[in-house]
Amino acid sequence: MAPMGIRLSPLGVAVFCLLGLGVLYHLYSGFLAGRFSLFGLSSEPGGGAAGPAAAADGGTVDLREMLAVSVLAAVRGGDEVRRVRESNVLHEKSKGKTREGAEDKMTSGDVLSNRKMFYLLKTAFPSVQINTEEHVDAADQEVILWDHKIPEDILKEVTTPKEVPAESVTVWIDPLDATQEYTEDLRKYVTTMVCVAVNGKPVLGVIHKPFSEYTAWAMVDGGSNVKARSSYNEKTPRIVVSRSHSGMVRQVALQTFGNQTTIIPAGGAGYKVLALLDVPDKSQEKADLYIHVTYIKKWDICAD
Ligand SMILES: Nc1ncnc2c1ncn2[C@@H]1O[C@H](COP(=O)(O)O)[C@@H](OP(=O)(O)O)[C@H]1O
Ligand SMILES: [Mg+2]
Ligand SMILES: [Mg+2]
Ligand SMILES: [Mg+2]
Repeated sequence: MAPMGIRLSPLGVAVFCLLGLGVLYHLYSGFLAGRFSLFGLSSEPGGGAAGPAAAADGGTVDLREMLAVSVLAAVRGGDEVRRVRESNVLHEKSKGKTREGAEDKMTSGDVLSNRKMFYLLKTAFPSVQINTEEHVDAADQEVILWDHKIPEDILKEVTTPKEVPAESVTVWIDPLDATQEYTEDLRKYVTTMVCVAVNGKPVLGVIHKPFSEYTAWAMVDGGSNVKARSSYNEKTPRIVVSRSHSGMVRQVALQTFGNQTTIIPAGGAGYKVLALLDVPDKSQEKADLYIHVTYIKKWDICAD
């Protein structure tokens, strides 16, 4: 059941961890499936009020170019996230409550990163549908041109263009993951994320850490700049869990893997997935498993 030993891409491993643990949780808790959702149980509309801008004109997009723009968007969004945090003027607001009653926070960091990320992707790929966690203000448009440069590390791994029909592509943006921790100035947990799905299946993922300026990217069956670790502790795994949306996760983890298990509370879905991989960033803790048992949204896990 554990992800260890599976020869998948690092993203595959991470997604497998989430799915596998979701199934385990379901078996052990006996809760209704609706109690938690991993993929797509949300009826959430595509957040961004720029709304569904489905490709009507047909045509194709090159996924290698999309990856380059996604990395750039995550980095540029991250610059906004860092700038706002360093200004100490966050304009923190609540968007309401989660199903479990936690504050669903939003800050200027989320909004300004969203604007950058959304318009960079939208300008480069006008016919592709983009779903983002935060509202896009159509009155506050920004045309950000992409210079059409594909970074060397991507060209090295992904050696040929990968054309797909534009209408099969959906982009998911999380302009600031771990907003709760961002407001508490726990910077290491914060990431920006982009995921690109083709026919509903995630194929590109980017997770960027603005405060350590580290970026992980991967293309399913294409290549990646990050790898799974060489081994994982299956017997007494170190399990990374949410610190602010934990629900019953501690009980589930201990019940499933025993009392010897180490639980690492951490913020952010992006951060917790990176904890499973071989990431050079010093501020990154390491874990063998990531379990999340409460509700979660596609932009939180799609890139993972
Ligand atoms: N029960 C829940 N309901 C809604 N969103 C949730 C959630 N649990 C986690 N999330 C979202 O998933 C991300 C990771 O959560 P956590 O740090 O608790 O593991 C956060 O994303 P954002 O910060 O992008 O909103 C958080 O809001
Ligand atoms: Mg998130
Ligand atoms: Mg977010
Ligand atoms: Mg949020």
